[in-house]
Amino acid sequence: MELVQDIAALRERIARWRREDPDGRVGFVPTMGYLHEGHLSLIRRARAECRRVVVSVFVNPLQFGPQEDFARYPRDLERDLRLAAGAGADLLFHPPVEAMYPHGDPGVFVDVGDLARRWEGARRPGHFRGVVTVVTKLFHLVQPDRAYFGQKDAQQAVIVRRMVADLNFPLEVVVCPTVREPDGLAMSSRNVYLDEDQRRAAPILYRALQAARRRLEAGERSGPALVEAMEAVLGGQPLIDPEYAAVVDAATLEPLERVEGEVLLLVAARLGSTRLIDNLWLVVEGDRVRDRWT
Ligand SMILES: Nc1ncnc2c1ncn2[C@@H]1O[C@H](COP(=O)(O)OP(=O)(O)OP(=O)(O)O)[C@@H](O)[C@H]1O
Ligand SMILES: CC(C)(CO)[C@@H](O)C(=O)[O-]
Ligand code: BAL
Repeated sequence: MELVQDIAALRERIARWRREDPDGRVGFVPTMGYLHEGHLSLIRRARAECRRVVVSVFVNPLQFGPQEDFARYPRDLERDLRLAAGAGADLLFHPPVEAMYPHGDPGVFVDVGDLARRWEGARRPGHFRGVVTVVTKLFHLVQPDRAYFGQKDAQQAVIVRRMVADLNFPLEVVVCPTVREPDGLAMSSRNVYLDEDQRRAAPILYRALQAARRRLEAGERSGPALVEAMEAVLGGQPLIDPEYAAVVDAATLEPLERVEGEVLLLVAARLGSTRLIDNLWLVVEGDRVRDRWT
């Protein structure tokens, strides 16, 4: 696996791949690094489906608010190189901030409409504008045939898929299921911020989602009743400060009164100064309930 930090060198390498094998698929896994099994599952999936696999590691300042954790976000390039290579990546792109934003903040952004109004977008103003702007830049640089995103950041996946459709990017977005710790906690680079007690409490997010899923499987179709079920679980743990629990349409992200079709169960909570999110992305058809991504 090759480390590339320079934009011109990245373009050159990808152009060469395209010349050598015009029909070979290029797969792309964008990340902020500090890789874990969740990221590696995306890289392995890309490896299985594509001729070439590019992973980017870039902690994008544009998607962090002024009070957020950009400065302390965990970074370990040596480890990332080892793990990405082990999972089958061909190239790791790790540009310096100045290469991506030579003029400081970009003068032109990609903007997100109503899909950014609620949930993560409401708590992190400007976050999704930063995400789609950097993802657009990365898509232009890598020109992948397939890009791999994790279900864990479900609102992000919905927004990127919509951006690709609305702005006619010639690529396919593949959503990969959330990889969890044995106790159910969704893997996240931010889990390293948790102290011992918080780490023990953290799986409650997943337990709240499971409680709602059980109600769904038992026939409950009221959105508010499922939200109540999640809130009841989240509210029972003093170390957890719940931010939202929601049952939404997976295309519009609007809350649902009645649950049917493709739906997202979303939770977000603070543990001390750490924010964690989790979700279930389900298809509800009659009395059947199944996971959307496998
Ligand atoms: N547990 C997971 N399972 C599957 N995919 C994941 C998981 N965690 C992250 N991803 C995906 O990996 C990609 C890169 O995410 P990112 O680098 O932000 O990692 P992260 O662990 O989610 O970090 P953060 O703590 O900032 O949320 C995204 O598409 C994200 O959805
Ligand atoms: C997609 C992404 C790499 C853009 O910076 C980031 O939001 C992430 O890691 O999910
Ligand atoms: N995992 C999504 C990127 C972020 O939280 O900033």
